[in-house]
Amino acid sequence: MKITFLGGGNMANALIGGLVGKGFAAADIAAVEREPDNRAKLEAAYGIRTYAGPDAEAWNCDLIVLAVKPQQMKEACAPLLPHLRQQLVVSIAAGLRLADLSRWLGGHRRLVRTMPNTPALIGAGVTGLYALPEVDAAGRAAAERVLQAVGSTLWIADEALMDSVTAVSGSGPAYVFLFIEALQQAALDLGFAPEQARQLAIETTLGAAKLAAQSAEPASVLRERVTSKGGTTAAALAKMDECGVLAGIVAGVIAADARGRELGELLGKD
Ligand SMILES: NC(=O)C1=CN([C@@H]2O[C@H](COP(=O)(O)OP(=O)(O)OC[C@H]3O[C@@H](n4cnc5c(N)ncnc54)[C@H](O)[C@@H]3O)[C@@H](O)[C@H]2O)C=CC1
Ligand SMILES: O=C(O)[C@@H]1CCC=N1
Repeated sequence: MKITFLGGGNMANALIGGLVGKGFAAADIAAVEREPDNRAKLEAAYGIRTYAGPDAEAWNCDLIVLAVKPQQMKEACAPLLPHLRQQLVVSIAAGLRLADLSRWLGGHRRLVRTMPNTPALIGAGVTGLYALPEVDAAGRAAAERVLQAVGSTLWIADEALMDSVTAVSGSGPAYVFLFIEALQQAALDLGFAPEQARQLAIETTLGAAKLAAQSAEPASVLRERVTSKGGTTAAALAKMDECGVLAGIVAGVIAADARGRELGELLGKD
């Protein structure tokens, strides 16, 4: 399967890195990227072909991944139109609805909307996928194969829920990084050296996530097991509750979901 990326920024790097790491042939991957520095990085890091603009040869592929910012998509798609045949088009753009993308692509309907996340770079991503009814089983399998190369996947039956996938897992790594930053900051404040603070914060996050993944019990039970009555964890959780940490996280995710819908509506006016 030959894959061409439109846009070679952060997320394309994560996906291409994951694909090459999984053994996809670099010769079968290309990227159309307008920034010379980004092209040089992609070539050096993964040995893939790059193009400065929409070269006809670039679109001689089976699957196109649209990886520009949602606000750049309409303009970036225009030069692609004359080269669209039966390629499967997979968008990773937040907010952008397939009805609008299809309109911008001259009515093309072999479209899959996906939402991966940056741990894809190390093969630990999670991606929600939604396909138009016109995408057959082989098309769905092809999209799934690409995203499964960089982590786990799940099909979403209702496109409206793709904004919620974006809010939970697309943006999710940022919430976890923020948590790591906070834990590390607290460790520094308590007198640890930076390397020790980093080790304590990261290994704790990693260990707890692995335990939650491997355990049959819900996270709430695992949390209770750490929390001795009258102990240190109880003191921490009471203070965090007083600061509105849990409510803040839930409200933040809901704000991300609302922003995705808003973005979709704004893009739909174009
Ligand atoms: N960063 C993240 O964690 C995630 C991002 N996404 C989605 O991925 C998409 C890309 O996001 P990022 O990689 O973060 O953005 P980015 O800005 O790092 O990458 C976009 C790239 O596209 C290039 N580009 C823009 N217009 C172009 C054109 N007309 N022709 C060729 N190249 C062009 C830019 O030079 C840039 O390198 C967005 O739609 C975003 O919603 C999805 C999941 C997670
Ligand atoms: O912040 C954003 O809009 C993109 C989508 C999910 C992660 N980054």
